[in-house]
Amino acid sequence: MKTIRELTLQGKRVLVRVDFNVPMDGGEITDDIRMREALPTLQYIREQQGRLIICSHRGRPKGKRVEDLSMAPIGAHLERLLDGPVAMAPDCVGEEVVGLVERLEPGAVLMLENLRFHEQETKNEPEFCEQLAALADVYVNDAFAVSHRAHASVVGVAQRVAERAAGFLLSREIDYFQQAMEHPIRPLVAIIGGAKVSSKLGVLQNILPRVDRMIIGGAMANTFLKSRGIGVGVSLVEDDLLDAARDFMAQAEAAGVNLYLPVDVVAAERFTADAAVKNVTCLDIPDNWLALDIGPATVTYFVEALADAGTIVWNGPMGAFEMDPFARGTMALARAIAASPALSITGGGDSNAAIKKAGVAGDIGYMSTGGGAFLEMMEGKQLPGVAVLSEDS
Ligand SMILES: Nc1ncnc2c1ncn2[C@@H]1O[C@H](COP(=O)(O)OP(=O)(O)OP(=O)(O)O)[C@@H](O)[C@H]1O
Ligand SMILES: O=C(O)[C@H](O)COP(=O)(O)O
Repeated sequence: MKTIRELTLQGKRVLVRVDFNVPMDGGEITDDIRMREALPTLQYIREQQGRLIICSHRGRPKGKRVEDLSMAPIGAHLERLLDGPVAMAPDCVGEEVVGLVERLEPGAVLMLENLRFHEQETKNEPEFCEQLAALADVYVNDAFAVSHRAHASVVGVAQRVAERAAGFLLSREIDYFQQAMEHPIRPLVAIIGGAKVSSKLGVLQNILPRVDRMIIGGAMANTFLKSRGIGVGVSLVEDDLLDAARDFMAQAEAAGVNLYLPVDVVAAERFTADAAVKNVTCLDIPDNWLALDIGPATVTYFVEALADAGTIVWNGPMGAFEMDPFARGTMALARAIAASPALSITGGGDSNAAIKKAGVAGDIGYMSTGGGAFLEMMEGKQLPGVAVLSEDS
C-alpha cells in the first residue's frame, strides 16, 4: 500500500476521502477527533501544493438531500482547524463542481457536499464512480472509519484514478492494529464487552488464537455465565447462543487461553438510573433483577489480569456505563488500561466515549477512529477500502 509521501502532488487535483461523520448536537460538533486525526494528511497535501478536494459522508441520508446532514458546518469547523479557507461545493458531482475544481489553486481547499446525498454512493455505482474519479489526478483514502464499506468513494473511485495512496491516518490505524494483533508484545490481553455476543462472536473467534488472556464483560458476559448454569435473573441474555458460548469456552481452554468472566455484578431492580442496586456475586443475582455492571471483586480480578500485559486491546464497555450507577466497572478498566505501560489499543464509539468520560484519553496508546471498521478488522476481515489501495492499476 502506497502512502502519500511516495507521490508527487504539486499542482495535482488530489481527492481525499475522509470520514468527517462526526457526532453533532444542535449544530455543534461534540467530538471532532476524526477531523483532527485527518489534519496531518490535509496539511501535507497543501504544503506539497496539491489542489485539495475533500469528500466525506455524514449520517445516512439514504440518497436524498437532507439539509441537516450538509457538510457545511463541518467545512466551517475545518477552516478553524486548518487556519485557512475551505470553499464549499454545492454538491459532490456535476458541472458546477467540475468548474470549482478547475479553478482550484495549488494549496487551496474545496470540500464536496455529502456523498450520501446520492444513492449511487452506497451502491458503488459505476457512473457515479466515474464522475467522482474525473475530478482527480490522485486519490487518497484517509477514512479508516468507513473503509469497511465498499462504497463509490471508498472503492470504485480508487479503482478509477491513476494514482492512489493511503493517508497518514489510515496508515497509522493499520500499523497500530498490526502491531497489536500480529506482532504483539506479550502477554496480549483482549477485553471484549458490549451488549451482545452475537455482534462479537466473529471477533472472539478471530482473536482467540492470538491472545494470551481474554476478559469478557458487559451484557455479553451474561450469556457466558448462563451457559455455565448460573442464574442471571432478567439480565440481557442471548439464549440462542448458549451453546456457542459453551463451545467458545471449550475452545479457549483447548488453546490455553485464560478466559476471565465476572465473579460479581452490580445488579439492579430495573434498567433505569434510579433503580435500587446492590453488589452481588454472580451466584446471587435475584430472579427479577438484572446485571448492569461488573462488581468490585471483578474489577480487581480483571485489573490483575492486565498487570503484566505487554499489549491490551479493548472494545466494548463492561456495563451500561451511560448511566452513572453502572459506569464504575467501565471507568475502572479505562483507568487501569491508561495506567498500564502496555501498548493499549481501543476502538469503537462506546469504548472511546468511556475513555473520555474517565478523562484518560491522553494515556491510551492508540484510540482508533473506527467503530464498525475497527470491529471488522478485529473479525479478521479485509477492509475493501484498504484492499483496493494494494490492487494493481
Ligand atoms: N450489563 C449490561 N446490560 C445492559 N446493557 C449493557 C450492559 N453492558 C453493556 N451494555 C450496553 O452495551 C452497549 C454497547 O454495546 P454494543 O455491543 O452496542 O456496542 P459496542 O460494540 O460494545 O460499542 P463500540 O464498538 O461502539 O465500543 C452500551 O450501550 C451499554 O449500555
Ligand atoms: O461512523 C461510522 O462508523 C462511519 O462513519 C460509517 O458510517 P456508516 O455505519 O453509516 O457506514
